[in-house]
Amino acid sequence: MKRLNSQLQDDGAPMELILLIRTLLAGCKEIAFRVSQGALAGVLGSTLSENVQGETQKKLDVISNQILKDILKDSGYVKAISSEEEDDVVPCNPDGKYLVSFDPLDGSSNTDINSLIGTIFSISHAPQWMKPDDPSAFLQPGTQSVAAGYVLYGPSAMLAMTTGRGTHIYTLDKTHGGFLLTKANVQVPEQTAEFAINTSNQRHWEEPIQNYVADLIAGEDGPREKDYNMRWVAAMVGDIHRVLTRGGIFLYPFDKRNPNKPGKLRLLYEANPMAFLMEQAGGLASTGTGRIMEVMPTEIHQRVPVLLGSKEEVKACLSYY
Ligand SMILES: O=P(O)(O)OC[C@H]1O[C@](O)(COP(=O)(O)O)[C@@H](O)[C@@H]1O
Ligand SMILES: [Mg+2]
Ligand SMILES: [Mg+2]
Repeated sequence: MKRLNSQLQDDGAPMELILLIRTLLAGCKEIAFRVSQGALAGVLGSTLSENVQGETQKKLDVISNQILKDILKDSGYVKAISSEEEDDVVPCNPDGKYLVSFDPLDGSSNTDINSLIGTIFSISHAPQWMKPDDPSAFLQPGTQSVAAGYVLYGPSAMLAMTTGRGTHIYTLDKTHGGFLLTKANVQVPEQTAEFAINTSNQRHWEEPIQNYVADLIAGEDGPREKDYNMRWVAAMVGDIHRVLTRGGIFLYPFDKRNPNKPGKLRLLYEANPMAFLMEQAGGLASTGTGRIMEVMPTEIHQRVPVLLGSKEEVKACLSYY
């Protein structure tokens, strides 16, 4: 089976980017180990602190963030980091060539029930003019990313990644510690009969999503004239992995509750990397009013509505706007 290194080389990734990705993934392997030790290592449960978004941090949020921060800072390849679990940008090597944004542990509420969780990341070039503690270089659209992906800590630890030449899926071979290519050039089926949305938020959705989901639920008797099934992992990383694997549509739409939080998911380290993976696999990724990857961020923890997955289904959803 092909190793990650040779796939990255075949995709034309520069050596320094390959070394950075390998460093980041060394951190993810460490997280995979800690996750798998679970209660034995005392890593389950919550801390007493909150992150900048007002969410109580799980022990694994803090541990995963620290592992990635330490390994990336030490590597020398990175000028600065932005993380879900860090209020501000974390300065690294002033001569580092790359910026890394990450959600160290996505789906934190799943940690204590031994369900799917993962790490999501995005990498872009660091401008030379940028000071390492300057957040402005992170405020660029997702189209500027040079690589993005996630590691899913599930029954197998799996990596989905793109450097802009297709989306590939790898499986961590724990016998020798390497990620091996198990699905090259993933293609998301264009049609689907599966959707993912947290329906407990229904009363807060905007009208197009109300109408769209009502029509999906109406099934064969409604205007879509087919029955749909629903899935919700409560970890974006798990839901997106399913969509990449067998198609579907994933929605975390605009939410009327708080105008400052138009949706739950964060642009830099959740929406953009997943949009990049999805587009490279032939799917679509939209906010409802435009392409996610073209949104110009105004702050590092900015939230956006997310509608992504199978091309024809996303188009159908957008026709309700
Ligand atoms: O089920 P809910 O509470 O609506 O939210 C689930 C969503 O929240 C998230 O867990 C947010 O990510 P974090 O766990 O990194 O904060 C997404 O992964 C997931 O899609
Ligand atoms: Mg998350
Ligand atoms: Mg998280």
